[in-house]
Amino acid sequence: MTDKAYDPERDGAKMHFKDAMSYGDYLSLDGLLDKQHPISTAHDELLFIIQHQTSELWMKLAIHEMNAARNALVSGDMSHMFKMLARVARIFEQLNSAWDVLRTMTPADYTTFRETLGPSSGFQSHQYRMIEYMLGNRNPNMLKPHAHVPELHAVLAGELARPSLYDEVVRYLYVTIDGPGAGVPDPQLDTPHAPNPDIQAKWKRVYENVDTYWKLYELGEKLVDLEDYFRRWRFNHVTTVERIIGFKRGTGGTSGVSYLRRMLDVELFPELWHLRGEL
Ligand code: HEM
Ligand SMILES: N[C@@H](CC(=O)c1ccccc1NC=O)C(=O)O
Repeated sequence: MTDKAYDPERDGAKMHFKDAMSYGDYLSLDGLLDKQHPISTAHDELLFIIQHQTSELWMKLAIHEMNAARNALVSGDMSHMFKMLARVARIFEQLNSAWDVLRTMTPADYTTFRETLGPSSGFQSHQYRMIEYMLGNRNPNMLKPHAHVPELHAVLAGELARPSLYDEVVRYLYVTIDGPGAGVPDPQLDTPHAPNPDIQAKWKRVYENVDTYWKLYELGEKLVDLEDYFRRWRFNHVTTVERIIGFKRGTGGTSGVSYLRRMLDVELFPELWHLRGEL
């Protein structure tokens, strides 16, 4: 070792961790960095795995934030709720930027290992389904791919048994406008949220009287923002998929791009979008 090399230890940096918690210990990096197992020898398979694993980590955080946001809303803590919803939108923005890395993979690169994926597909992502369920896009048929893992199935089914984040927002909307005796619409527990003209009329009132209903107005715009980012994720996905596999059938068995295009039509908070044409 040369004397010239700067040694941060002299400035107090801790360099020995035999008996203390290090960065890697705290973050469980041993376990994390040991979990990438390409099946083929294809160069791009590691990119594919890391892209999905990092997406799943961000989804884990999104679910954590959305759960806390829903709890904050139920207990009337709007400031914290707004903060968490804003973070969820940012997480989606993060997921959106990540497509730029995956897009560097060409069809030729992907076909070198696509067969090794077997019937596995993002279609079976339980965290993605949880996000959809929490936001109110609830198709119980999407539970089926999880029947072979009873604990996961139970968590998703449990979500379908409670009001979605949007159901709670609608409850808050009605109670804020009409008071505690408000005739709140029933939560749409295990069916995708269908547009409800009555809910739209309530939101319209908010958007036409923003000073009176500022908090609700802010909430409505936060949700539109969130759905905007979510739609961008779907669009980036389908465009990347078309770029890489064209119109081939998906490994998950769906029609592929046609299925994903159909999903572009899903509206999470339809009333908030529809009312805009009425203002
Ligand atoms: C080479 C890149 C990718 C290709 C070719 C691809 C292809 C597809 C296809 C064809 C489907 C339809 C289901 C099927 O039949 O398989 C699908 C669904 C899905 N993929 Fe990907 N995908 C890619 C990357 C990703 C990434 C990076 C994620 C991030 C986690 C992802 C998450 C999903 C999810 C969540 C679904 C279900 C969507 C829904 O049901 O609305 N995919 N993908
Ligand atoms: N459905 C894709 C395969 C795929 O993308 C995939 C396979 C395993 C794990 C995650 C995947 N990502 C998204 O669907 C395909 O048809 O090529």
